[in-house]
Amino acid sequence: MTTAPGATATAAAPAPAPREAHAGAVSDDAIRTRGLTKRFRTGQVAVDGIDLLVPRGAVYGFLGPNGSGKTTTIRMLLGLVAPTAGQVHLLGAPMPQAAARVLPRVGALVEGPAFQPYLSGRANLARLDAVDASADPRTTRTRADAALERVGLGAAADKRYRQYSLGMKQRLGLAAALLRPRDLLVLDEPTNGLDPQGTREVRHLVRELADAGTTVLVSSHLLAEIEQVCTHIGIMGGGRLLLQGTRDHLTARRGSRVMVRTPQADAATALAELRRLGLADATAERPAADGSVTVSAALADDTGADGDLPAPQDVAGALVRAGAGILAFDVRRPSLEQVFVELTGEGFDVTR
Ligand SMILES: Nc1ncnc2c1ncn2[C@@H]1O[C@H](COP(=O)(O)OP(=O)(O)OP(=O)(O)O)[C@@H](O)[C@H]1O
Repeated sequence: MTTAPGATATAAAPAPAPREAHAGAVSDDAIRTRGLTKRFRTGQVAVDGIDLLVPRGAVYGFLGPNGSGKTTTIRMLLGLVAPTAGQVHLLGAPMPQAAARVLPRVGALVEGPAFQPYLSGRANLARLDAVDASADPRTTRTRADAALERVGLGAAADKRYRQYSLGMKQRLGLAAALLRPRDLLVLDEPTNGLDPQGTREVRHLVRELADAGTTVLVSSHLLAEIEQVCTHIGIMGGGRLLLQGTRDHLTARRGSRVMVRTPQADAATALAELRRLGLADATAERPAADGSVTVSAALADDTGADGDLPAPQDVAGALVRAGAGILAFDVRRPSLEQVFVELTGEGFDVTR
């Protein structure tokens, strides 16, 4: 695991470029692809016409089972693999044409050539720093030490890379991506090989970087691991982008149900009111031991479209106005895993 050479600052890179100022929607997005496709020589279509949209400031969870095309997509974003078809814009500029200008502003952690095994973590970072034409060699040590501290490798700075555990190697890759301030970070499976503590630390780091204004795309095949830290989610399956949007939207509507507990005497009123509101599948459960009845209804159809269905707070208001007593009110949201399974009919496993 290491940073992609092309994705970190290189000798070819000029001084940091000003923010791109192109007209149109493209300039507002950190990453935008159109019809991005990769067909390998084996004939396999690893990535199949995807339109990725990562707004600036987002933490975009790029999720999908093993083999779904995440790494291939990321390699195309960074210009490490040539697409068979489609376009990539990074920070508003077309790739690979603008690579020399844009890539110094992009930090990346992707699978790639290894660090030097006989050099220490610090020396490896210094080596990477040295090829960055815009980095002042007098402050290399400070930058390397700050990056090592940031990923919790301060105490292991002088250990040789070959003596690092998998998790430590992963952390060093992250440190390399953080050697200088970035507008965009692309992290491919950053929690690979990390223990639960390390995974928490990566989440914390991602949140910190995002708070400081960096856009982050982070891939994982483990939904639960990064779900909590993301503002946006894209789910890959079989080379296709199955779903994309803000996390809240994806789980707020698709498959969410409003659950209302009413006194038994009010159950019929509540049920009628939910149906009047357009919640056609409203049903009432049997009365509980305490005499209350739970009435529930889906807040979206099974495609996730909410059409003109009311928001939860409007449902509560309408029930009160209709005279139905409310003992408890809840909106059950599905987990992302449930959304994924519902969408694909399969688990989060290797399918090809
Ligand atoms: N160089 C290559 N030549 C041929 N096929 C490849 C090549 N690289 C990847 N593939 C295939 O493309 C598909 C997508 O692989 P990719 O590594 O992009 O998936 P991924 O979602 O990143 O998986 P993981 O979570 O396991 O890293 C897989 O079926 C893989 O076998």
